[in-house]
Amino acid sequence: MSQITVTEHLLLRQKQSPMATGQFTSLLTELILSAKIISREVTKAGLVDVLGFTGETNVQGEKVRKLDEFANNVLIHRMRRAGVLCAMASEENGDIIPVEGEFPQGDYILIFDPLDGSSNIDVNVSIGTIFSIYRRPKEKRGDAPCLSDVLQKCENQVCSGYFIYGSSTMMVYTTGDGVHGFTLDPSVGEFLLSHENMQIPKKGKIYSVNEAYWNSWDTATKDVLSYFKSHQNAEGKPYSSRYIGSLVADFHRNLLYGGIFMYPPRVFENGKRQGKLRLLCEAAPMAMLVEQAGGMATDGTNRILDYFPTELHQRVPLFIGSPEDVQIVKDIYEHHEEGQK
Ligand SMILES: O=P(O)(O)OC[C@H]1O[C@](O)(COP(=O)(O)O)[C@@H](O)[C@@H]1O
Ligand SMILES: [Mg+2]
Ligand SMILES: [Mg+2]
Repeated sequence: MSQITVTEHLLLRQKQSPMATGQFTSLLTELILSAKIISREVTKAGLVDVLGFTGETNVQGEKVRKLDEFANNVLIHRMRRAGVLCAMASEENGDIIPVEGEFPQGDYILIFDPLDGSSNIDVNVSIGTIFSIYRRPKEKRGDAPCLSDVLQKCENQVCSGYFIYGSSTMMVYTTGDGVHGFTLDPSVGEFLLSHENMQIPKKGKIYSVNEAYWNSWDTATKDVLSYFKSHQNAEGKPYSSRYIGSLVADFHRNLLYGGIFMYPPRVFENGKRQGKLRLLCEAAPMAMLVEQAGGMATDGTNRILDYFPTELHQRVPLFIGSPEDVQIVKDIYEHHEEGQK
């Protein structure tokens, strides 16, 4: 295994960009420290008081778990002191989190899902932290940070990635120049390059979806599932089905093995058709990663990175993974739309 640390990797990138100020490297360095603190707590979750619920309900209407809160507090505390941010946004906080007071501000905006896969925390199944970074529009620098700084076209992300806390702790990130994976070596406390230039297979072996929602799906979505249940995968065999219930873990597996993760829209009694996953802190960062790895991410019709967010906690349907598999989904939705005209 290479001995290249993630810090060296970042510094090499900084050297390659003449305009670099070092702010970005400091931002990632602080984020990595936050993830190490979270990872330490995750690995001894049963021994310390981070299992179970806090008794609070978050802006998503979900009961907050102690580890959600711990991870959120660690990130806000550390990143506020990094001196490179003007604002943050978290899945767990209703509004944007301003960076003000005694700590210097910077030009970056950090959006994060502090703990992804919350339903798996107490049962020792892989979970993660997802992050997405934007730069503040030049003309806005110096003004008080506001929501419109955060609600940028998803394609404007300058960096995205995740940490996965599983059998090992890994960091996978992109700055728009390929996707690179690092594994935490606990004996030295360093993330070392283990997966350089990750590329997702063109066609996968696995489909990943929570089929328990079948009855709340529309006909097009049911046809998508029927397709993957009745067609051959990249090996000429039936597709296999895997669903961990942590977006980070399901995405990571498919990035390596090839396949498609789907969280289709559900149609509710009031006729409302809605996805579950959050555009800014889940879908958009994963979409930047998958495109950089040669894959695709769509809501069934639109490219996720083409979205202009209108709300901080906006939800979207998500189909993401190997390009040939995601294209199938787009074709089936398009066919249904044509049929409805
Ligand atoms: O239980 P469901 O409806 O299948 O949802 C699982 C999905 O919800 C999530 O847990 C939502 O993320 P959080 O855990 O960060 O709220 C995803 O990680 C996962 O893909
Ligand atoms: Mg999540
Ligand atoms: Mg979460």
